[in-house]
Amino acid sequence: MSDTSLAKQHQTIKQQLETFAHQYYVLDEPSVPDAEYDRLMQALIALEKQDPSLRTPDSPSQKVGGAVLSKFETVAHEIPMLSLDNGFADDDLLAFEQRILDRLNMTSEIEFACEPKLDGLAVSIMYENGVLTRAATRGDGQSGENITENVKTIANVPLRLRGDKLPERLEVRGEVFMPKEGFEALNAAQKQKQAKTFVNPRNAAAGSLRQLDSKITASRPLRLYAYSVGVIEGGAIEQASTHSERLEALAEMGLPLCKETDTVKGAQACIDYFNKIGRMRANLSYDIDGVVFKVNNIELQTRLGFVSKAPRWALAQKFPAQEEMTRLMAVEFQVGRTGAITPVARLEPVFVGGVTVSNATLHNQDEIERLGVRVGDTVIIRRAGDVIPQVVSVVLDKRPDDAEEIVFPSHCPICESHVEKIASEAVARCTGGLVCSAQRKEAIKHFASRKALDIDGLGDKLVEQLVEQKLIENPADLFHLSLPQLTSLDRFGDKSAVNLLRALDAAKETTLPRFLYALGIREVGEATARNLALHFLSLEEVIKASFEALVEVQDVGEVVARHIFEFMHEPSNQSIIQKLQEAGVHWPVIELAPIEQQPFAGKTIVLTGTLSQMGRSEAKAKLQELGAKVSSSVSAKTDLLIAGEKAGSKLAKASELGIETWDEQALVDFLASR
Ligand SMILES: NC(=O)c1ccc[n+]([C@@H]2O[C@H](COP(=O)([O-])OP(=O)(O)OC[C@H]3O[C@@H](n4cnc5c(N)ncnc54)[C@H](O)[C@@H]3O)[C@@H](O)[C@H]2O)c1
Ligand SMILES: [Zn+2]
Repeated sequence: MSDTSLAKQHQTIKQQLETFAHQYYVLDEPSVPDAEYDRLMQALIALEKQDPSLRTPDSPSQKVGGAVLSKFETVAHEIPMLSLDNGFADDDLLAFEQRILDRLNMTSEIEFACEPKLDGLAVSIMYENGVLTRAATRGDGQSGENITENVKTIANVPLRLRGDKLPERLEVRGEVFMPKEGFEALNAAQKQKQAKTFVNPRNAAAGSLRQLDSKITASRPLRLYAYSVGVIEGGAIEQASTHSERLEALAEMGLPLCKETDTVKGAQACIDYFNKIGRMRANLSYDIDGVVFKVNNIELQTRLGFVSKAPRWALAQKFPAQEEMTRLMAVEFQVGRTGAITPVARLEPVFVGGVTVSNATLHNQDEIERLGVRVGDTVIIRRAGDVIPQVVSVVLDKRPDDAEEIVFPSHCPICESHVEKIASEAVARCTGGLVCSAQRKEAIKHFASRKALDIDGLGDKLVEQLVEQKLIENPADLFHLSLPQLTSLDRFGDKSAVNLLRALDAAKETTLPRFLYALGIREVGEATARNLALHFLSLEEVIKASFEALVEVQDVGEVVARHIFEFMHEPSNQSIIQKLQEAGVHWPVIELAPIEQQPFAGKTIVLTGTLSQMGRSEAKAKLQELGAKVSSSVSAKTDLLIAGEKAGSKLAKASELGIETWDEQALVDFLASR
């Protein structure tokens, strides 16, 4: 390659690295994964090896990444805060040890301190006579930002050191990071508030620490692990001859250290340690992106010294990336067992987190909007441990002109029933509960269950078998099963078949509440089904009911009303309901006693405590049949409280308000007297 084309390439990569570094260190908002940044950096270093004249002092390979924001006061570091050389393969570690041995003219094994490489940001904390006086970010290595007030808010940072022989001045260096659990909680809270979420724990930590308002920092779950020292003047720590002794001295003074550190001899033991931490990685409470190996002996460290931006005595060995870039080729919509429609990203296969990933969930429409993602986009995929791969962000710079908006389907991709999306719920659902093959098995199991049509002998396993053998597609088909069809099933004898047909016949005679419950309308449980039946008295009226009329029904809120309305207005469901009636499913007409025979007409009754002679829902139903409105909380509008065993605050409130109260026996006697 000619010199000019090398220089051109170098220039291009350099500019890219500078842009990415600015986004990462200054804005705390990286646009590409670390792996991409690391690859570019390695490419830059390779070019500089070919032509050393390209290795100018302003090359990214020679500078500590980062900058000092002018919104903070600047702090000059007395001892520069450097970066670390990176290694990616076992050979890099072996070469690292060899370089050290050569330079020191030694042959014996070197002792290394081994430390997980925490994925947060470096801080310098100055203690003067044991008191925390100043804290700063690494910045460009020469000077950083004064973040004293923010660091003081971190829960495990001591404001005063412990012990008696304290140094006059001690600069502690360490990593501020956000534990995984805190990160998940913070992002969940941010989502709830519709505020910006963070791409990963490192960004969350950086964004939280570099706040002008330290109250915000205080509210974030940050932690510190100390991992080295800068300035040391006086104190017992001054006598330490190894890095690990220094860390022990820090711990004695009350500084928090990472528990998983170790010291080992020789590069092979380092490789073993690296593999061990790699296996632990997913289960650690904090994010790491590698292991840092440091020559343990301080005198040897001093003899080895530094290159432009990193010490010769340390190496950061990186783990395979957990974040990678790839292209979103298409979005497919999957229908779950309950009708939930989930968008799934089809990706150009990419190796991330130790496996090849070609699908990732996009969760729901809100998530698609939050990401602003389109088909054709380059996206960042994160796969940490066994957690399912996530799309964490879009690389907008790489969006092609023909990127297509993702359109959520208005109809179910499986059964073509219309899709329901309630504003208060994130999930969109297929409304074809009775016809959708994705929901078929669950719908029929529910239909046959004890509190629904109670079809004796039709258990979950049998439903699955019948559906898989294509003998039934929906609940109505159950009533057309024949003896030969049933006996053709595996391990299903004549006797069982006859019994099942008998049970099906018996189940045709049901009640309206059971039938409504059996339809499996979302969030319509037994109680709601009963309320619907008592309110409308006939199935036709429920089907015809407007949304407003549904909200009138006791205990039916807007969400449930919406579910019922959407279900009843889906033609495919109506057709199954009709088929069920044609097959002979029927119920007695509900006759409410005339109003003058409804002793509780217009009365509001509250049930509380444990009832021993009847279930709560049974009692409620009986009261409703007698005209009562059954409410769940006691107020001035309550006419009667029925208190079972262990009635608590509601009973107290009722007596305070002077509300008439019955015990369970009084209710039982009253019902018996009618
Ligand atoms: N995605 C992007 O656009 C982008 C841009 C710039 C940099 N980066 C990433 O940043 C990293 C390189 O930058 P860097 O110089 O900040 O870090 P580095 O990888 O050179 O390592 C030095 C840093 O490691 C940290 N560290 C964690 N545990 C440590 C320990 N036990 N001992 C000593 N140091 C420890 C400290 O913060 C220290 O400053 C790379 O991972 C790179 O991919 C990404
Ligand atoms: Zn469907």
